[in-house]
Amino acid sequence: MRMIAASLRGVTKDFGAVRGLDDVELDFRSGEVTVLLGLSGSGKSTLLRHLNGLQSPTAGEVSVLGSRIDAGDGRGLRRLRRQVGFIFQHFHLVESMSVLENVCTGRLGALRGPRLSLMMYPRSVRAEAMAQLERVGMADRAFQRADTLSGGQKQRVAIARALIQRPRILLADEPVASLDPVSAAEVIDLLREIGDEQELTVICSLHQVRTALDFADRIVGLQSGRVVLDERAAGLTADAAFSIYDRVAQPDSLRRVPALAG
Ligand SMILES: Nc1ncnc2c1ncn2[C@@H]1O[C@H](COP(=O)(O)OP(=O)(O)OP(=O)(O)O)[C@@H](O)[C@H]1O
Repeated sequence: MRMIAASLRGVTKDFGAVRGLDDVELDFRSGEVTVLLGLSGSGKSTLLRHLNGLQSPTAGEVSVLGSRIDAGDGRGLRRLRRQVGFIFQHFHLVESMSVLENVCTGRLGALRGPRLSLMMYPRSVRAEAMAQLERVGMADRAFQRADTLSGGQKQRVAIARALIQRPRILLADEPVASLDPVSAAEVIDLLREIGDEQELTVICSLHQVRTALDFADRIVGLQSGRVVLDERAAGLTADAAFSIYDRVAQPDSLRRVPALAG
C-alpha cells in the first residue's frame, strides 16, 4: 500500500468573486504520476500552487508529506518547500547566468546567505549540479548562458534545478506547453524516467490529452475548480478523457462565489 504524499481536504479557493477551486478532495499517493487536465481557467495551476504553499485555501486543508502546508509557520513552510520541486511552462531560469549556476540556485533554500557567483557555492553543490546536468543530458552546456539554449534544453536545466533540491514531490505546471512536439515528448519521457528512478510523486498539468494518457498513472480532470474525473490512466479511453472538455459550457461560465453572484 503506497503512502499518501499530499492531500487536499475540502479545498476551496476564492479570488474575489471567482472560485478557483471548489471543494476539492484529493489524495496523491507516493511515487505516482498524476496528470491534471482541464480547460484554461479550470484550476490546475491553482491546485499546484496550493501543494507548495504558494497559495493558501479560503477553506479546507492541504497536507504535504504529513504536515499542513497551509497552516505552518514560515520556517516549517520553507522546510516543506525544499521537498517539493516546481517546474514551470516558461522555465523561470535566470537568463544571464550559466546553466550550472542556474542549477545551483535550486540549493539556495538549504544554504545560508546570498551566493553572488558560481564560485560562492560549495564545491559539493557544484559537483551535484553537474551530476544533475549529466542526468538530464545537459552537462556539455554547463558553462553556457541560459539565454543561449532552446526551450527544450531550458526545461531540462529547470528539471535539473528542481532535482538538486532532492525533492520527494515534483510539481510541473504545463511543462511542455512552450515546446515543439519532439522536445515536448523528450521532456515528458525524461520526467517519467526520473519519476520512476527516484520514486517521486509527480503532479503535472498538461493540455495534451494523449500524452497525458501515456505519461500518467492517474488522470484528474478539473472543470471550473471541481474534480469531475479521477481515473487510472490505463483504464481510460481518449474519448472519456476528452469528455471533460465537452461538458464545459462557455468560457464566461466561470463559477461565481454564490454570495456574490449577480
Ligand atoms: N491570482 C489570481 N487572481 C484572480 N483570479 C485568479 C488568480 N489565479 C487564478 N485565478 C482564477 O482562478 C481560476 C483558475 O485559474 P488557474 O490559473 O488555476 O487555471 P488553469 O487551469 O491553470 O488555467 P491554464 O490552463 O490557462 O493555466 C481562473 O478563473 C483564474 O482566472
